[in-house]
Amino acid sequence: MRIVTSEEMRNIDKAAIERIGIPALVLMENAGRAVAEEAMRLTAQAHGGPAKRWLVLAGKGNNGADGLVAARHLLEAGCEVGIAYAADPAGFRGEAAVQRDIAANLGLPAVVYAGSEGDPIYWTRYDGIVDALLGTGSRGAPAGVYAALIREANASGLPIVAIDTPSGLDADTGNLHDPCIRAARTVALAYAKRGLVQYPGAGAAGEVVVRAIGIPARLAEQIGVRTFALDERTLRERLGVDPARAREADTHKGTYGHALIAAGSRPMSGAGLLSARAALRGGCGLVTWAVPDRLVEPLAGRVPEAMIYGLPDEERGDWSGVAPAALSQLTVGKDALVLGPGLGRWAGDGDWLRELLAGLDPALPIVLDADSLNILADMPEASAQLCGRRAVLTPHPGEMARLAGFAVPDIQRDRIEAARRYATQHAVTLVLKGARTVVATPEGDVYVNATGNPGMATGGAGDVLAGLVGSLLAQGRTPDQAAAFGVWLHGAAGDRAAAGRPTSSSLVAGDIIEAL
Ligand SMILES: NC(=O)C1=CN([C@@H]2O[C@H](COP(=O)(O)OP(=O)(O)OC[C@H]3O[C@@H](n4cnc5c(N)ncnc54)[C@H](OP(=O)(O)O)[C@@H]3O)[C@@H](O)[C@H]2O)[C@@H](O)CC1
Ligand SMILES: [K+]
Repeated sequence: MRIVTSEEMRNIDKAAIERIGIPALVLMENAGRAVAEEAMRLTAQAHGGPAKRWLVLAGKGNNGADGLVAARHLLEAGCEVGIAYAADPAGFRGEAAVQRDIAANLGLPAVVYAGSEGDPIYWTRYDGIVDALLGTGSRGAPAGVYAALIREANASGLPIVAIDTPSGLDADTGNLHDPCIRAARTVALAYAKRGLVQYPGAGAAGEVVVRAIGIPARLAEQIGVRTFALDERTLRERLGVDPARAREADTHKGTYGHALIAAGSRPMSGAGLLSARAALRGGCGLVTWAVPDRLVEPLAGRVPEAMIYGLPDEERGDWSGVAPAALSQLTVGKDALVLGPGLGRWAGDGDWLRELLAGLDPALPIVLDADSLNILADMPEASAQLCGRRAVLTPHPGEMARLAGFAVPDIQRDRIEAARRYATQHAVTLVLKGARTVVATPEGDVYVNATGNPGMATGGAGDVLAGLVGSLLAQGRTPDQAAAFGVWLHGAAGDRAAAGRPTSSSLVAGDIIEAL
């Protein structure tokens, strides 16, 4: 399923109407009917029976017109429906004027809301609200009467079903204007809008239901939409990955690759432990866990299924004493390298990383995580060494900000574009972690993950992901496949693990590994 910007949606609508010849009123009819169905379904689930009394808040554009169609279908279903216009309907044009007249001819009661100066709305007369104030044509913060209606609707405590986007949401980024509708359900028409799948917008949207309205599916591809929901269907149909991880019968451990996990130092040995265990659960045939020599003894036997290998460390117990050449030598015969979890920082680490990258077989796929990304951020010229290499970078927003040379809020303001920009400019696969993790490919495709939960905001969860992605690379997946599948599996395992606990708050990284 593709995810669109407002502009992409306008272009798709235009192509459907002008190129294919589907009348706008037909799309609108489908939209309004779908909204009425979803509104009744929501309240039936929540209250044991569909809400009978609905108030439709209608703006002056096509989003409002969709709302008027929904009002008509709710009426047909036996509901009492009122309309509150946010603008004088006498000034409506096009399809909105058509719907206004139909609603009036049906005798649907309507008021023109005029804010505190005008007649009040008696919210207690209703069981639910349809938000049809602003959709993809919205610009900036809701103005005047629109803002007042949104505030009152939120304060009413009634369940709100938003059409296409909650009014007040920046549909392209997921940022919220003040005020913004807090919906229980958002019925996205034809495609999810980007703002519905990125926080804080995803929080304001409530449950997002995407409903078809008669727009041919191929139009999104034809106009070049390159953002996708990362779900089982996308994995199968677009990325060529079997989410079930089925295996052929006639195989052996050599079939599934050998991952080298270079991770962990004295104060942070747990990071390596988690990565190595996650790599094993990720399904690769063999895992070698490389650590500074002095750690071998205390860590021996902690992951019995992995081979632990000590690299000479000048007796320091950290990576500052490990020669890059010794590590690159160890990669010979391995199918992927994970570098970073628990690596630490030290004087001269930039030269260390530069020398390591220069010494690696250019065909060896690598995962860079945690401190290896911080080292990279301090020597941007080294990122050129990654170009053309099969590399997956897995920054959290702080690491991403350092890598890209921006502040964290700049990254979070538009995570999809921040990730896409870095991945295309540096020709790497980039995983921008956080709620609704974003995976961007060197070609400019972006996948927004649908799995995961807040319980996964816990120490070590990132180390698990790095090991998992490395494991998938070792099994011969491309960087795009490994990153996207790894992110999806990681979130799905987190969801299974959370479901087995009294609260997701008690989730620890090891639980994610056990649920993989
Ligand atoms: N195209 C199609 O065929 C189909 C479209 N569909 C539906 O149409 C929706 C898009 O409709 P749309 O383009 O008419 O824009 P929409 O979001 O209703 O509002 C725009 C109006 O609001 C105003 N306005 C803007 N910002 C504002 C603000 N901050 N505060 C206050 N006012 C503000 C602005 O007026 P202006 O200020 O420019 O005079 C403008 O007139 C889409 O989400 C979907 O629901 C479906 O039916 C399928 C077929
Ligand atoms: K809306």
